[in-house]
Amino acid sequence: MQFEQLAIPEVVLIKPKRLGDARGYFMETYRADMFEREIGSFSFLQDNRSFSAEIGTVRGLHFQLDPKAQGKLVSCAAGALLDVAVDLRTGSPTYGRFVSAKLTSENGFQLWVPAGFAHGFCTLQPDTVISYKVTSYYSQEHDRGLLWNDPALGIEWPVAAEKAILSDKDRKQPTLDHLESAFTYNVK
Ligand SMILES: Cc1cn([C@H]2C[C@H](O)[C@@H](COP(=O)(O)OP(=O)(O)O[C@H]3O[C@H](C)C(=O)[C@H](O)[C@H]3O)O2)c(=O)[nH]c1=O
Repeated sequence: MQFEQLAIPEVVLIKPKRLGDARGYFMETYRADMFEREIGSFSFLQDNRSFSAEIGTVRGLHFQLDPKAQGKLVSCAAGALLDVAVDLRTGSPTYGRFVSAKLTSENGFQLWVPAGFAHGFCTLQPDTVISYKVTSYYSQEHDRGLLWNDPALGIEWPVAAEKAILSDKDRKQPTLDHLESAFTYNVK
């Protein structure tokens, strides 16, 4: 299992080892010892799965406020998606910047998105299933969002705004300049 820090080093791309044989393949997709060594000690309280039927479905950008902020370990169980994380930690040298990774059921790659980041994705194939573990329970009261295609973020989504499939909620999320300060950056 390889752990690769992205341009925002707290966001980590995890590449499980694929062991192939005549039947197909086997992957260890999570090892607490390796995760703790490479990223830190977290307990995952909830597993989520969502199915998106169409290419160009965008879910996000979402986050939960403290004390229900969530770290997310994201993978693609079917199809393919572009996964995106945006740094929302006030005082961070990368505040407002994003990193992204292509997660597919074929590559088995995972993205670790820490608390303090907004998370979202766009499907790249029909019938895409995203599967993710989170470190805090869902709390509608603490659920917040950021407008997926806020020009200030500069995210080059693989779908045009007029073709994207979004929830009504996500069409109306605030832009970064209208976002209340949600998280603070703790210098290590
Ligand atoms: C997230 C969540 C939602 N729900 C309920 C609330 C709604 O009745 C329904 C759909 O929720 P929502 O439209 O917020 O689902 P997504 O648009 O897929 O939201 C997710 O998308 C992005 C990618 C994320 O990172 C978050 O985990 C999450 O916000 O499921 C629950 O019951 N539990 C939950 O943990």
